[in-house]
Amino acid sequence: MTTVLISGLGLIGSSIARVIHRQNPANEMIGVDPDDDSSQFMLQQHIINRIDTFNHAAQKADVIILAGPVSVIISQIEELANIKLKPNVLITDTGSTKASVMKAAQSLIKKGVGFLGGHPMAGSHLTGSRSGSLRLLTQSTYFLVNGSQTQRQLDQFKALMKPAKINWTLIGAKDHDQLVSELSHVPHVVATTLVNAAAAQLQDNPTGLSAAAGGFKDTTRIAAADPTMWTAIMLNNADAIDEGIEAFKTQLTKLQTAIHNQDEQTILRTFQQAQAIRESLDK
Ligand SMILES: NC(=O)C1=CN([C@@H]2O[C@H](COP(=O)(O)OP(=O)(O)OC[C@H]3O[C@@H](n4cnc5c(N)ncnc54)[C@H](O)[C@@H]3O)[C@@H](O)[C@H]2O)C=CC1
Ligand SMILES: O=C(O)C(=O)Cc1ccc(O)cc1
Repeated sequence: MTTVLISGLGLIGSSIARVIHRQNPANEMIGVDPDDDSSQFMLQQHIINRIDTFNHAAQKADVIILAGPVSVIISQIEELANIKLKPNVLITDTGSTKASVMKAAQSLIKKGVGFLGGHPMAGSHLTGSRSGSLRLLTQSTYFLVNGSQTQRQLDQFKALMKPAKINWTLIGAKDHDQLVSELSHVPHVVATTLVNAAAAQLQDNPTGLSAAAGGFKDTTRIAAADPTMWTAIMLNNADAIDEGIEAFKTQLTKLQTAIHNQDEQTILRTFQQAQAIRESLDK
């Protein structure tokens, strides 16, 4: 039996809690979350055994999973560096950025505490424990960044997550942040900007956004995600996102110029290239 502390019982933390509870219902699950609704729901579902304060629960845990916004993960790592923890405790996180988390984790690593960076590449724009599920992370890619974890602690975490049949992928923090900037963070900026730009352009149009078909909704679904979580992501991966936005602007300007110049060949080639790439993702 393992005592697991999950700090942040939102979409991701609650889904991980469901997986670990499924792996062994005898695991002692302690939850920490200022959102009472998310905590109470997990208690009612009998997935979490009890709710506690972060400081108190941290001292009892064998495994600590930090699943709040990245800004909260970083401040909780700093807090953990000043708490008397169990000697073999493993601390891991689910944050969408890794370089700043791993930098903060140096305080734990220097003290010989086992820390493993983590980031599940599954989720949605929804928040809170009611939106989580046992299957949310099933067969997804889950990035791991080596910290100070022992092989035994790594095996322990993978064993706890076994019901999710995860595709574990080891990566360096910088490579991770560049990759997810392109795959997730810049797309979030683009979807958000598209929504705000369309709303501004159509503000005096009586029909406006209400006429939007599937294309607009599919392209912008992620803009409905939690602003607090995404602000923390932007602040913690600013350089890679900045670079990604520049590259996006270059491509956007090329297409804008082709449209402006009635350059049919370039427009067609641009769409053909994207079509082939996008179709290959679903094969
Ligand atoms: N939404 C997604 O699809 C994915 C999110 N992530 C990352 O996982 C983390 C959690 O994201 P979600 O579960 O989606 O967000 P969420 O908003 O559903 O859950 C975050 C939870 O953290 C709680 N929280 C805030 N301050 C706290 C504190 N001081 N102590 C304990 N809990 C606190 C909130 O009340 C909330 O319940 C974030 O770092 C995010 O970047 C990673 C992969 C996918
Ligand atoms: O909503 C979606 O489809 C997502 O892509 C969710 C998501 C959000 C943040 C991450 O770090 C990883 C995945």
